[in-house]
Amino acid sequence: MTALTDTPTWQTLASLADDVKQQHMRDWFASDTSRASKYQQTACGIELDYSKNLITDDVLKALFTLADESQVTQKRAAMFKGDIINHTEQRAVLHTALRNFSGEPVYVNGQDVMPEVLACQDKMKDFVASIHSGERKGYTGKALKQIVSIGIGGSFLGPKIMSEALKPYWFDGVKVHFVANVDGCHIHDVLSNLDHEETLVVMSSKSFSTQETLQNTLTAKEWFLKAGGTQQDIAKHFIAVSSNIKAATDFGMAEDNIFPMWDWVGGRYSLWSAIGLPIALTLGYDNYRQLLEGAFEMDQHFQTAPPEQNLPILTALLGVWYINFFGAQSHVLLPYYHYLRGFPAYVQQLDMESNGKNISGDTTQVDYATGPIIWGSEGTNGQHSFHQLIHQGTLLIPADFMLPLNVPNQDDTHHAMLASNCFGQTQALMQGKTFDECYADLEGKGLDEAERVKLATHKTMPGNKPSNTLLFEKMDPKTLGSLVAMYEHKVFVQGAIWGVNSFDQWGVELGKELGNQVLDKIVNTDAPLAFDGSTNALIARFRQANS
Ligand SMILES: O=P(O)(O)OC[C@H]1O[C@H](O)[C@H](O)[C@@H](O)[C@@H]1O
Repeated sequence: MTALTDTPTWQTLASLADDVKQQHMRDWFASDTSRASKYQQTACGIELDYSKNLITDDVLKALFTLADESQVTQKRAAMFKGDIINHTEQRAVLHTALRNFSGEPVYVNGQDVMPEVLACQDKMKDFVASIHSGERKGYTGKALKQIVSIGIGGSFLGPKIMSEALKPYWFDGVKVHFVANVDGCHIHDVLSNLDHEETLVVMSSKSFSTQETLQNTLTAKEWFLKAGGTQQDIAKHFIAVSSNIKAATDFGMAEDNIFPMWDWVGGRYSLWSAIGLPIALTLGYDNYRQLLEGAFEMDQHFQTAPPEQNLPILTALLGVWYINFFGAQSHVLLPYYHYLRGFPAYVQQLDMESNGKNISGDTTQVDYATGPIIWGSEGTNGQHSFHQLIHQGTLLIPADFMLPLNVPNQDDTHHAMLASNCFGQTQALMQGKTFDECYADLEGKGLDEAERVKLATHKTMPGNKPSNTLLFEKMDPKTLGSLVAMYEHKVFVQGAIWGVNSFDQWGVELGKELGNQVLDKIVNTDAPLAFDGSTNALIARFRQANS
């Protein structure tokens, strides 16, 4: 098989990139008044303007060919039908089954998983209703109004960030607190303000073996017992979400208090499973279901829309274009909506844990770049800090700007300013400011010629910096579900093109393993140290400080 970088399509793209680098988007907009309408697509409540990208029709055509030759369509079908595409862990990849409202079965190894999925959703619905109505009570008869959600990675980011993003939809009457870090400051801060009699702990761990989550749950249990609860009362105050039922019952969870999940749901795709229970507790089950429905709608769009109209495919190909042909190493996400401020951190795990890989197929070391660094934060804040580097630094950083057209508690002045900043930034990135414009601005400012040239040189903005703009009518649960699924599928398409396994995470696993080995040496202070010199010295220093 021809290596990806040796294919004629890859070569064509490389030569198109050389051409495009000599051109400026400013001129394209000036010469083609239809550019904005030509390069925009709407689906599932998401309006994507991708006209401010370094693309031409020829570039898009070659990118679609690349997707075609990489068998994106076939790989997509394999995922949706439950094939074992996570080939290093021998697992299907079926987060899409968790939001499958088609009524169709989904088979894993010949067994339809949908009955179990639907049963779990019913259990979640009943559970949320029993908490919200106050029917389910703590051991002293108080309603459970404080929920402590303990989990890390995908068992934390999805629940926390999606709950935060949907603040206008929160159920009034319960408060959900999220704890992830094993740093004791986090759990102690949260628990210190709570009344144990009205606290419910939701422990979320797919594997039920993650050190941080186990320890935080033990700490919460100790706190509960110390505050007056007994071992018997635990069942009323502690529940778990896990695919490892045995480990959860061994830990002391009552079997009835365990919500199942399955090994075919990856951690970073798990918010659609019972790992999303804290979201449902925050919003009410009906709103949580809307989130799932939005994702389902995007699943259908992804499977049926032609590539030219397909949001995940388009955004994925634009990413590949910059990563592989322009040397872009990062991608910035800029939600212009305060409640969506955690979204970059969510996509960071989704993308970097999925496509942070260097092996293609079975054993081939890739000779091209794969997943980018994902970063970003809410607008307009970033404009007053890191945007400078995007405007005038030497790195090319493609950006996704996001803006809801309507926001809750709408104050027109604030919202108009927010929108104008968002649009103004995309404009500045695209058009830049030429030396001549800067030079002209400095006329009559009392500068001598050398000073004027110097200042105009420093003020010159190259422009030609690519961005997508995503608009939403409003950021409701359904649109958010579609947005998350859009990024999931974008990451999938990129992984398919690069040939990597987007669904394992061996680097993270190694970190967990080594962390436990080091912990053993920290706890057993007399144990001989046989790691590398640096690690030994660090452990010794820690032992000394804590002796
Ligand atoms: O849910 P758990 O089994 O506790 O795993 C929590 C997290 O662990 C690791 O960091 C994985 O890389 C994540 O994908 C996962 O979400």
